[in-house]
Amino acid sequence: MVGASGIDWGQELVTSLFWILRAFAISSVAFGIAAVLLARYTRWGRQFWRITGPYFSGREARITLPFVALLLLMMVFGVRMAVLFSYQGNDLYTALQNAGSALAGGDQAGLDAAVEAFWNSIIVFGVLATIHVVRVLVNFYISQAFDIRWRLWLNKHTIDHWLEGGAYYRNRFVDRTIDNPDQRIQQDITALVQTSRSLAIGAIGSMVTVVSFTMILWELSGPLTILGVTIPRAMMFLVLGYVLVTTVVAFWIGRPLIRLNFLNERLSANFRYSLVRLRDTAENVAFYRGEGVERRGLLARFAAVIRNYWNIVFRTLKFDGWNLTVNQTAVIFPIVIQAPRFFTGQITLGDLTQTARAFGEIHDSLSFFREAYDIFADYRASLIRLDGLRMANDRSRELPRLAASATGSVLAVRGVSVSTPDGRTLIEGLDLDLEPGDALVIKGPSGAGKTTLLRALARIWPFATGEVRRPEGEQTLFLSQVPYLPLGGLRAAVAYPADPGGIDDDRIRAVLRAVHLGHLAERIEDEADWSAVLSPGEQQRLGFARVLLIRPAVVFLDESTSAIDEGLEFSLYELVRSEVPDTIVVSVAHRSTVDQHHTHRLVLDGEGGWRVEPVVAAPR
Ligand SMILES: Nc1ncnc2c1ncn2[C@@H]1O[C@H](COP(=O)(O)OP(=O)(O)OP(=O)(O)O)[C@@H](O)[C@H]1O
Repeated sequence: MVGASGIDWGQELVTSLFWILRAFAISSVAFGIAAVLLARYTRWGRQFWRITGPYFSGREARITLPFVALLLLMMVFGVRMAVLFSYQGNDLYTALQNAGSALAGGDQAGLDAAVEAFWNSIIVFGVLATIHVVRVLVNFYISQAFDIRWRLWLNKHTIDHWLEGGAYYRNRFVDRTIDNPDQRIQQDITALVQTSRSLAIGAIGSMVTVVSFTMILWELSGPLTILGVTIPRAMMFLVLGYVLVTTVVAFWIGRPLIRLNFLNERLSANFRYSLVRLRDTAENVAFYRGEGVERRGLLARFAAVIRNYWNIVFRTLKFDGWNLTVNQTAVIFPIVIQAPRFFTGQITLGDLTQTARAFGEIHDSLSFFREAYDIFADYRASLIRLDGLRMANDRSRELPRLAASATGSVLAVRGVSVSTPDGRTLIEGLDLDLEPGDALVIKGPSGAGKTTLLRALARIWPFATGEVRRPEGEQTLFLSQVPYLPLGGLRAAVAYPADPGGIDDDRIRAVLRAVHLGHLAERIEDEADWSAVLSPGEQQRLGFARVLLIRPAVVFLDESTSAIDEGLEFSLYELVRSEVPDTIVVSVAHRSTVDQHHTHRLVLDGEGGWRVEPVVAAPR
């Protein structure tokens, strides 16, 4: 079954298969080379590689690369389908034109042949359309599966990188403070994955389309004489010249969008964060009746978003205005150029429509780069943010921290000096030795560096030197003034940071009762935002429950009884000292009633000086 376009539809399955394989092989090689060059020689390529390189080169590559190959294969398949549709269209319109001519000339045999050719082209269309629908759906599925797998990997990788070595906390000490890591992790990863795939496959697909349809256009184009100069195959050169010039102009117009999109994300995230912060501190604000201040702050942040957004609108008007004009002109351009050859009978109606289609395909494909520029602008902003987070993580891990070694059950501090970020010395050359059962209370005026000393011993404070020896992992527990309560069930909140799975429910209930939280004992299954539900005093009692449950070798208690009355404070400390008598207790407390539960007192003067003295038990 040979159509008017000269294509043999009976043979086409085999021909197309070979075409697809050849085009796939060539585009895979071209894709690989382009990827390596971009990753090496462009700034954004290097950023991309730092963020997600191991996904394409490490162990993951065994699955990732075949996946990429499959996406490329589907893309080549799609281009071939477009080529076949263009030939089918040519057959259809040529059959209609022939039917018209046969009717006008009274040629019955010609009419019969044209009608048969018409119905043949309709059958071909039916087959092509069915394959097309299946291909589009399968392609969608594969693309989404690819994205989901990549997102899973990148999300895990980025979260690990952020948490490792306390980077999520120590980021704040790196010069350029990283704003909104939540946005970077949640939003930018999704954007990076989806846009990388669509841009990469889109770009290579455009190139394959351009090459395929250039061959068709080459066959269909004729010479054109402009101002006495005859250009052979004019259509070809016209489309290339047209797209090149319009693309350069579009890049020039669209360039500021990169920075504007980056700003848009940052300003929106700042606005969102201020809303979240108001929600989290709602009670405090409500007590102060601070709605006026909050309202002004929120509206000012939103105004900044809108100011920047207007800039995006104006820039997009120019960018889209240019693109739309270029696209509209491109619709009529090939028909105007080819019409004289049709009128003189050099080409058929089918050739004319196929030319317009080929021109359109080439134009659209080359325009991909022009039109994707604002998407690319967004994409670059995501790359910059994710890479910025990674760099800040790495730099915060390089910040100094106290030297440390693990011990079984003692706490030894050697020559520890602590200062503030601006270099003010708080503690100079501290030496301490605490054995199981010892208890030390740290005293000193406000701002003397008591909490900062605990930060240094926890090895999260970068402005400290010296060495600490203490038990590892959960064997050393730090409790801040208001203990952190994770979202979720009460059981996990009591056991934090231990895994609640391994702890018997009865034990959890027993420790809750022991710290006077009996009313919560039956609610350990309940899920809630416990830090908003429990009073500060209840939260502090929950902290003590944690000590009884985890039974650490060393526990640091920073103002852990500041929200409870002295009677309860006495009973909680007594409980700790009797239930876990071997645990070394280090407390920070202003209240002198705490001292009696300790064996030693460390007094800081806030200017480097310190002294350790025994606590003399007062007669009870
Ligand atoms: N992140 C930080 N950036 C800059 N300075 C800080 C930071 N954290 C603490 N400081 C400063 O370090 C000094 C010691 O603070 P720290 O919180 O350790 O005092 P403290 O003795 O625990 O005080 P208080 O008894 O009031 O709780 C203070 O002057 C404080 O302003």
